[in-house]
Amino acid sequence: MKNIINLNIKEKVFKKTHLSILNNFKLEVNAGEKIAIVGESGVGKSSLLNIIGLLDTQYKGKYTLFGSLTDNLHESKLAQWRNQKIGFVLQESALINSLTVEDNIKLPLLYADSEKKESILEDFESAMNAIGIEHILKKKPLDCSGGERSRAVFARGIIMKPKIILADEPTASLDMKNKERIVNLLFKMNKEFDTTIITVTHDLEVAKRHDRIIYLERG
Ligand SMILES: Nc1ncnc2c1ncn2[C@@H]1O[C@H](COP(=O)(O)OP(=O)(O)OP(=O)(O)O)[C@@H](O)[C@H]1O
Repeated sequence: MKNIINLNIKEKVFKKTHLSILNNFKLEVNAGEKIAIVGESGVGKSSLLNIIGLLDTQYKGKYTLFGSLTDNLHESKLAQWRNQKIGFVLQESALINSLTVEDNIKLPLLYADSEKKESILEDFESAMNAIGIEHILKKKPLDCSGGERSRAVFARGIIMKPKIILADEPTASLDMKNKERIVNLLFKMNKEFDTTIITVTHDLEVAKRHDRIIYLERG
């Protein structure tokens, strides 16, 4: 199996508060693995996803992603990977309220090349049906329920068929039926496209369905 993530964090310190988290944390992930990250509130799960997803580069350590040491990569390369190779389903990734749900979901396509764009648009309708949001595509986010918005954030995160999906509590505000739907979709992408899945979750039933569970501890 091919290693795609090799992360070795010495520590992450928040400048303002001097709080130090993720001390001597190491993570190696192979392409196509499904990893669940669990741990008590405040332990650093979301911060870890931000580092894996190249949203945060302010930490001590070394991170090799897709075979390249990230320190050596230009910001434009990091931005390209963030947009095309990494799919974020993050709690705080707000939808833009002035755009329809459909336009929000299609935002990442703005930066895609025309071939990829075409193939994604071909599957768009069936993908939206599978996520169960075909009925809200023309609505504005504020006219949707919390669970519908969560599913729209999920749709936007996976639309580019990324190599890695980083999902932060993707099932938190969903009922049983939609929770099942989202987890099944994540795993279907993993099977069909060998997508690596990294899920932060408080739901042990969801965590157990991954290949590995990583327990983050304080310090
Ligand atoms: N920008 C920031 N500045 C200072 N401290 C921060 C910042 N972001 C997060 N923290 C702190 O870092 C710690 C880890 O936060 P993080 O959100 O990664 O935890 P978490 O494990 O994802 O928590 P939860 O399960 O509640 O979402 C917390 O103590 C939090 O208060």
